[in-house]
Amino acid sequence: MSGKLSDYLLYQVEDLWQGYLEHPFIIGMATGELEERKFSYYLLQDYLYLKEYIKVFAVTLSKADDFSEIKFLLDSMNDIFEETFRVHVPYMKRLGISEEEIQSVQPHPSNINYTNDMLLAAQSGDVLDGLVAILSCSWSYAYIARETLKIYPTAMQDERYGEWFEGYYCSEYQLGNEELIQHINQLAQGITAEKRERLATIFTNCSQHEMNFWDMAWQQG
Ligand SMILES: Cc1ncc(CN)c(N)n1
Repeated sequence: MSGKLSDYLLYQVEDLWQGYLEHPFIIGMATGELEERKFSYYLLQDYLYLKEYIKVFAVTLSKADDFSEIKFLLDSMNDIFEETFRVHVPYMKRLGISEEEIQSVQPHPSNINYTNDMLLAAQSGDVLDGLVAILSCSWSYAYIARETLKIYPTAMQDERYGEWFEGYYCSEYQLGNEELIQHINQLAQGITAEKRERLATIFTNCSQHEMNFWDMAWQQG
C-alpha cells in the first residue's frame, strides 16, 4: 500500500467529520448556548464510555507481543485515565452532579453499541485493528476542538464550555493524538489492500458511532 493509512482513513470520513462541526451540540458548546442539562447528560454518558474505552486498550494490549508496543498501550491507557480525571470529574463536580447520579447512570444504547463495536474489532483482530478502533475517538475530538476554535475563537473563554475545548485543544491531548496516528501509520506499512479496507471499515464505523453519540447527547439530554 502506498501513502499514509491515516490519509486514507480521513478521506473516507471527510463528509461525516464535517457534520461534527455543524452539529447543534458542538455549535451550542462553542457559542455557549447549549443547555446545561444536555451537557450534564453527555458528561455522564461519556464518563461511562471512557471506562469501556480503556478496556479496548486492554484487549489490544493482550494482542501485543513486544515491550515497546505494550509500553505505548500502557501510556495511552494512562492518558485516557487522565482525561477522565482532568476533564470529566472536575466538570461533573462543578455542574453539581451528585455521586449518586454518577453511580446510578445507565449507558444509552448508542453508547453501548459504540463500545461493543470497538471491543469486537479489538477482540477479533490484531493490534492494528484495535488501534484503528481506538483512533476515531481520539482523532475526532482533536479535530473538533481545533477546527471549532478556528470558527469560534472565543469558545475557549466560555464560562461553562471553554474548559471542554481547552481539554482537547491543549498540546498534551493534541500531541498524544499525533503520536497515535504516527504509531498506526508505522504499523500499517506494507499492509495489503484487503487489510486497508478492513481498517477503513472499522474507522468509518467508529466515526459514525461518534456522530450517533453527539445525536444521543443532543436528543436525550
Ligand atoms: C464518545 C467520545 N469520543 C471521544 C472522546 C475523546 N477521547 C471522548 N471522551 N468521548
